[in-house]
Amino acid sequence: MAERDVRLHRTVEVDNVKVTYSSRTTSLSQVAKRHRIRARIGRTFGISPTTQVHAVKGVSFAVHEGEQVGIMGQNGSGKSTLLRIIAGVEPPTSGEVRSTSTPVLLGVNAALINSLSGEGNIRLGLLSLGMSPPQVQALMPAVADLAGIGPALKRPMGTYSSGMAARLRFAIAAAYNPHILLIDEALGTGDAAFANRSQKVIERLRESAGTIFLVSHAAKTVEDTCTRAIWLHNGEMIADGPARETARKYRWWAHNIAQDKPEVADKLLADARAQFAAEQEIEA
Ligand SMILES: Nc1ncnc2c1ncn2[C@@H]1O[C@H](COP(=O)(O)OP(=O)(O)OP(=O)(O)O)[C@@H](O)[C@H]1O
Repeated sequence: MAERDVRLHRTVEVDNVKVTYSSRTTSLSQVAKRHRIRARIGRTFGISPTTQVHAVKGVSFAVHEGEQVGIMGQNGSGKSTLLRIIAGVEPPTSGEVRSTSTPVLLGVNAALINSLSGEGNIRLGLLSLGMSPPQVQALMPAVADLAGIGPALKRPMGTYSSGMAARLRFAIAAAYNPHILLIDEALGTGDAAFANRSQKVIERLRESAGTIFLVSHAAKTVEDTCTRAIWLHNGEMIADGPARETARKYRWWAHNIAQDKPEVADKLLADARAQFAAEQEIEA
């Protein structure tokens, strides 16, 4: 029954999303062959050539109400980029994300202003998330309390340390109770006391959110807390399925990489990729 409900309500559709960044490089071998002469001349004059990074390479999937989706993959595999695209904080190079309500990336969405005080930014952040002025007024003390930055709340945000600013953003997003919640574990939010308090808030949000995405380096966390998992590798989807089965596949691959057994790891990656392609074909 729960399975059928999940299938009925699509909350997020990611449709052939590609993200390409241009970045400066000091290595000529990373520059496309046809541009190498120009790059060499530029380098002689102290100008670094540019290279293209394909962070996400045509990723598509749909997520439903009630699903908790873990996104796993090694460093640089595109997890955080994909999450930012789903949150709408940056546009994809091509492709599209459709969602039934605003997905909130915990601690990142609120566009804050440095010259405004912390308090002013809470007000602005909550209004920009669609709350009414009376709702903002009612929530203000709780958000201020969660941010836990004391008298600094009256000072311009531009004077905050990066940890204080992160706490403010986190507290604003947490007050919103988003229906589609995105959590990137890499975005640590400060000292141990705050981590403890924020963990409790995350638990509460997890209980009330309809759909959750969690980016984690720890496959065990994904296995324990998610219903579904996606394995990204170099911007490409390698597997998408039940959390336990998919996380185990990824862990076994990562274990072989750590054990310096690249041939075994390559075979596991190829097998997972082939199985995913076959599943996609059946679905199509
Ligand atoms: N703004 C940017 N400009 C250039 N390259 C970028 C930018 N942001 C990300 N990248 C590159 O895109 C690729 C994917 O990065 P991303 O941060 O999404 O990976 P990740 O899987 O979240 O990594 P990690 O586990 O280390 O956090 C990497 O090669 C990264 O260097």
